[in-house]
Amino acid sequence: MIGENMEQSGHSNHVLLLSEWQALLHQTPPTVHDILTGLGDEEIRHLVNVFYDYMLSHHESELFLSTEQVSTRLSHSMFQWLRSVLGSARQDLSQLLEKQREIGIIHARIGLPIDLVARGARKLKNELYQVLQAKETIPAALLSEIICFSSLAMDTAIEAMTVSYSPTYQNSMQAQEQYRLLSIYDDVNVERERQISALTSWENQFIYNIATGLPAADLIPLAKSEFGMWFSHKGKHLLGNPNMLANMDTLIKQADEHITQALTPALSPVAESRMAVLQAIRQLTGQIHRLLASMFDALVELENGKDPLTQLLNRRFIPTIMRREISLALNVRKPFILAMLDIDHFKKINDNYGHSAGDITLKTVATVIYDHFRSSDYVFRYGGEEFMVLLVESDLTQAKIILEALRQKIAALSIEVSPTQHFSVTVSIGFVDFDYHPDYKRLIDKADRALYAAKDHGRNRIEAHPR
Ligand SMILES: Nc1nc2c(ncn2[C@@H]2O[C@H](COP(=O)(O)OP(=O)(O)OP(=O)(O)O)[C@@H](O)[C@H]2O)c(=O)[nH]1
Repeated sequence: MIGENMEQSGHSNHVLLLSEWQALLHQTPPTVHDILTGLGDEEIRHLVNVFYDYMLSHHESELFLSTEQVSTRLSHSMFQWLRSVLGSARQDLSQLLEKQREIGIIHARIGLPIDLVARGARKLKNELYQVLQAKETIPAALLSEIICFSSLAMDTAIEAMTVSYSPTYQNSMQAQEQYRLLSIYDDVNVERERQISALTSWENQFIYNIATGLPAADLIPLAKSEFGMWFSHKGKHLLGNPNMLANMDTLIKQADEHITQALTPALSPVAESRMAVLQAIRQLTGQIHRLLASMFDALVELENGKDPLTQLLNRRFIPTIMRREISLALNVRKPFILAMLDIDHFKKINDNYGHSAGDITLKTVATVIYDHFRSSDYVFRYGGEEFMVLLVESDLTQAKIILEALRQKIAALSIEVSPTQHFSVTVSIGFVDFDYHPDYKRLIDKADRALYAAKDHGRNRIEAHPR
């Protein structure tokens, strides 16, 4: 549903930007387009160079633009971007806007802060104006038309990037936040038991006080109890469902209102009213217990970072972890290795031995993979029978030895799916070393291509992506 809404709003944004860009083209005299499309390669290259020199002089943007990348791919992309936006009168506008959307998605994926995009655009515009002003043959009125058009065209392109950036960025930030919280609460079940027991002990104390006629003033409101304090400071951030959170707030408030009543001197000595309060609180705490259980269940099911079958990391966390490792690798200039593993002919296992035998195979292979790597490496379940491993601070020579050893270890396994049935499996592995490009998706695609080469070359083998 959310996805659908996002798609709809993406579509209406596209329509709006398309019509406004078309209107801008029509209202601009053709000479403006002639001059802008006629800018020489040298002039565009000059703009690209000024832009990158400026961006590289800031530490925060330097991380995204390592020098090797700039000199090769990214400068080329920026060159194309300027040509296409300034020359938009000669372009397919719908395709051009689609391209901006893709750029926005890449920016979000690599975690490029949006203010850096705006800063870069400002620098580019400023330099472009100077290049144009230096052309003495352009009359002042025409110059102002050119500046106006190029500025609005760039703004429209950047707006189109930002539209796609926002939802993508929000999604990845949400996963990042969940991951951070999960690493604080590495054992959600322990936290669950602790809070159930905190709530129960508050309830017991309350019943004891009421039943033994102790002064009502000794009662601690639920909101101020250990459970209440935990809920308002930590639980609310950990247990993210807004409806459930609001329900919990209401129940705690209702419980405390009953306690305030019990504290009223006119009511507290009367045994009947004390019993009424006791019943009301018991009923409310019953509801709080049930709600707390559902909140923790939802957390375990939906927000657990682990894949339920294999206990490996869920692929949802790939963007967060890849971004972090890329930033570390760029800082320390040490590459990492990305490997994709796929069980060969896995479908046959399901077909010959049944789906639960397939599940046992997946679990067994996942455990072997997990145990094979260092605790600093990351092992994800990438898809059905596909796994992804990130070996931190490793190079191709080391990876080759480690991955070959893993291949052999898996091929030597005897997988027992019943006392009478056992068989062996093999895996194909593709791997690649980090190429200092900030977009992790490119790296995953390369590792995937290497995996398919390993499959093509006969399976049960490892294959590095060619440099
Ligand atoms: N038992 C089980 N099977 C799964 C699971 N996830 C995916 N699969 C199955 O994995 C099979 C994957 O088959 P394919 O993609 O054709 O690949 P393959 O048979 O391994 O062949 P190659 O990869 O080409 O060597 C499909 O039949 C899926 O139904 C799962 O969690 N449990």
